[in-house]
Amino acid sequence: MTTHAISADAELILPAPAKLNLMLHILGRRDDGYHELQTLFQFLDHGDELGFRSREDGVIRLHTEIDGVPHDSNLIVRAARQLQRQSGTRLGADIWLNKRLPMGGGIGGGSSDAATTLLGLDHLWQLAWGEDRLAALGLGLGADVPVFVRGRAAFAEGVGEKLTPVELPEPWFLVAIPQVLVSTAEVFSDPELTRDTPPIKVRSLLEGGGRNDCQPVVEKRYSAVRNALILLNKFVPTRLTGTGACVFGSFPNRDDADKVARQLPATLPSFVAQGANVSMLHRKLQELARK
Ligand SMILES: C[C@](O)(CO)[C@H](O)COP(=O)(O)OP(=O)(O)OC[C@H]1O[C@@H](n2ccc(N)nc2=O)[C@H](O)[C@@H]1O
Ligand SMILES: Nc1ncnc2c1ncn2[C@@H]1O[C@H](COP(=O)(O)OP(=O)(O)OP(=O)(O)O)[C@@H](O)[C@H]1O
Repeated sequence: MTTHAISADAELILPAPAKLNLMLHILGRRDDGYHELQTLFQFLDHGDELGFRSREDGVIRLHTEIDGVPHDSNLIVRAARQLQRQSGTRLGADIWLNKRLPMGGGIGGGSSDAATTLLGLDHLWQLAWGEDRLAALGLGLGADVPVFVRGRAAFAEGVGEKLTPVELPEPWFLVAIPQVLVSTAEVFSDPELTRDTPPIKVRSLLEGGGRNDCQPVVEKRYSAVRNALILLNKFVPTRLTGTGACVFGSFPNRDDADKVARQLPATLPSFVAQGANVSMLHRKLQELARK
């Protein structure tokens, strides 16, 4: 993966935080192949960073390459072009990316980059579209984009777009990154996937409980994920986020999480970050609004 610093030409620098799915139940499959879910999203104070500069000539240009993702397929470019087209603005943008989040990790890197692009350009192009329209546009880019646009920890239903904000404890998380790319589409098309978990009420979830219905399928298909779960479970109850590959456990403080991180082998990279009910993107935007 190529990582570039953000150019000093950027007018606006914003974070694109990771998320965790603290649980994920699959209730059924819709006619279009997408799955009805119940999931609990919380943000992490760790993520990518994007820099933006407005252009008068209407060109959208992402200056950072991501290995394996062509410029025009990057969710950042797709988000920027859709907002440009739908808003009718004549402005374009130069965009820089500091990529820290693993791709295909189940911590939402691509979706978060897209949401930060929508909110960043809405601000820079002075569109005043607001979160409702940006979230609706974002849903067309990926099921996880709306929660990043809203920036509030949430219980999500539907395909992830029906969001009920929730207040959760904000522990420290150790997130381990098995070195394998998990295909979300493959996991959702596995015949062995549990697709009939009964719906539960958000209240019973907040009292604890829940699981990740994708975990058995991912553990079976990807030995690197299976091994990471076995290893981490020796220290802390560990679960898969989204469709993986990342797995996580929670701790009351940073020191305890760091101690376990230091005991992991070099073949299993990890990071430690605090959970957040308001995403760092939204905290930064609130700060800008106060200036
Ligand atoms: C599993 C989660 O990470 C939970 O947060 C997300 O729902 C996945 O979100 P995402 O990566 O943005 O997924 P998308 O790019 O929208 O979909 C990737 C593929 O996953 C499958 N998919 C995704 C979401 C969903 N609710 N049902 C599905 O069946 C579809 O086959 C789809 O083609
Ligand atoms: N800006 C981007 N950052 C990361 N991936 C991108 C980006 N743009 C397009 N992609 C593509 O999207 C795929 C999924 O990336 P992403 O990092 O969002 O996965 P993920 O963490 O599994 O997401 P989720 O938790 O939403 O399932 C990548 O493998 C890549 O091909």
